Amino acid sequence: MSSKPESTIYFYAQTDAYSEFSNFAPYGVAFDDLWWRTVEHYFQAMKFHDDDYRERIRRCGKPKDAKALGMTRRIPLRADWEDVKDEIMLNAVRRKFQTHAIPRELLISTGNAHIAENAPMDAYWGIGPDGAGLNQLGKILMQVRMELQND
Ligand SMILES: Nc1nc(O)c(N)c(N[C@@H]2O[C@H](COP(=O)(O)O)[C@@H](O)[C@H]2O)n1
Repeated sequence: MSSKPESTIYFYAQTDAYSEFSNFAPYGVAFDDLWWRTVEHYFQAMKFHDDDYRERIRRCGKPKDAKALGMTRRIPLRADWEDVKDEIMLNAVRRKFQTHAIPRELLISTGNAHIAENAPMDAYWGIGPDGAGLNQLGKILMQVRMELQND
């Protein structure tokens, strides 16, 4: 049985504490022999089946550019995106923490604290404008933390 969290850790901007937990943090991931500069690059590219467009996202410089490219609907979003996006995010976040010791040790050091993405505009991955969002990214981070703690 897990104990009640003692506190909440908020993260979001690269200038704030715990920025290592953001998908925008400079910790790359490898999938299928390809290197992605950040989790954000990989996640945004997976929205599309178009290989050229995926590669354009993979090669773009900054995670905010990857996110902007991922927002386009000029290239069709894959039809199953809503069904697969949580698992894609989990796999990418898990890979990031398996790959990089600095964010991994920081995540493990949070013990059983609640983790929340303090994203003001995002009530799905973050807690949104009123703090009541789904916080799916925070939940994934807590799941990955539990896996690492049990390793
Ligand atoms: N705009 C922005 N800036 C940041 O610094 C962020 N961490 C985020 N949040 C991330 O956006 C991704 C979700 O993108 P979609 O809305 O599903 O296209 C996800 O990685 C959030 O963590 N956004």
